[in-house]
Amino acid sequence: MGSISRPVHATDFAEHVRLMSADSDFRFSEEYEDLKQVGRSQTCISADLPVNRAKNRFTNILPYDHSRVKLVPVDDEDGTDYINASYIPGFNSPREFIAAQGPLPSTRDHFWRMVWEQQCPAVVALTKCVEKGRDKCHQYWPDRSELSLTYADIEVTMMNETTYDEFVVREFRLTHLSEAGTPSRTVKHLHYMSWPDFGVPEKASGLVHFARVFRQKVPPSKTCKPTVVHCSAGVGRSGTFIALDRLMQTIPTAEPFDIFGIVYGMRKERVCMVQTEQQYIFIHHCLLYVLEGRENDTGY
Ligand SMILES: CNC(=O)[C@H](Cc1ccc(NS(=O)(=O)O)cc1)NC(=O)[C@H](Cc1ccc(O)cc1)NC(=O)OC(C)(C)C
Repeated sequence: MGSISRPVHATDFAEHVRLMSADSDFRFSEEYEDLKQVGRSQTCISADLPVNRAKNRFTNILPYDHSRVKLVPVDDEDGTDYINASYIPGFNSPREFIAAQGPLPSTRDHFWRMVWEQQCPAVVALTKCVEKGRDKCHQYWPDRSELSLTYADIEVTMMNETTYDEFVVREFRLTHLSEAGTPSRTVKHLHYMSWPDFGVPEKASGLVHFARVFRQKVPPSKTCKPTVVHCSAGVGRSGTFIALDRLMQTIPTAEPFDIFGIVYGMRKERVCMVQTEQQYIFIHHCLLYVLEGRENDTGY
């Protein structure tokens, strides 16, 4: 098993990736295997309560009790504080992100309650709602045509929507209909559409560009309010994106890159973060892409 930190300096990173990839990714496979049991002894008692079972999209992806996001309970009723979502550390704070499953029709209102109660500045969506005929995420936001919908007393209005090659950026205005006098809020929605479930995007450049646009639109928040990142289960693609954001912010610091340690730390908070070995290797390829382009690039 070895240490929980395996740092690699930028000057050694390309050679490190070459060595790990040799013999059909033999050392990548060994390192990824060392992450298998991390966090797995922790409890998921709330997620397993009968009242909460239908709120989980998958039976094997449940939030740990110690890191789950708690909704403000309603009338002290059992289960009303539950959502399948976990706090995840980022470069800037220990709870910089909330990794969440893609809302179900029955949990869409809980999702918006979480965004409002946690004062989230943004939501990053990494899955299409339907992929290969399978439901991956319920559409929890108003289409352009409807412009405004109300979920759990929160009116969500689409203010604008810009479509790029591989992603869409939307801006929603949230107004709490039963908190008179509370100002409306703006929540940015960044929706990446080119990431197949259990896989990786075709090229590193597409996701790196998306990660850069994310940070342009959602700079590290001084108030440390968490950004929601979701896919379908909120572990594979979500974990990969969060790891990449953290690494891209590490580059200007000249600190070493500790991809093993980052994924180790995420898995202490949520199961299966970076769900496949291919995703784990892809994080390395994205970082290589950024480092190779750095000489003619500013920032990260
Ligand atoms: C390999 N697939 C899974 O583990 C998915 C959960 C999941 C995880 C990650 C992702 N990718 S994502 O995080 O990037 O969205 C999608 C779905 N789980 C299911 O489909 C599980 C079955 C399962 C698979 C693997 C396992 O080890 C244990 C149980 N099925 C399941 O939950 O069935 C329902 C939906 C009818 C309740």
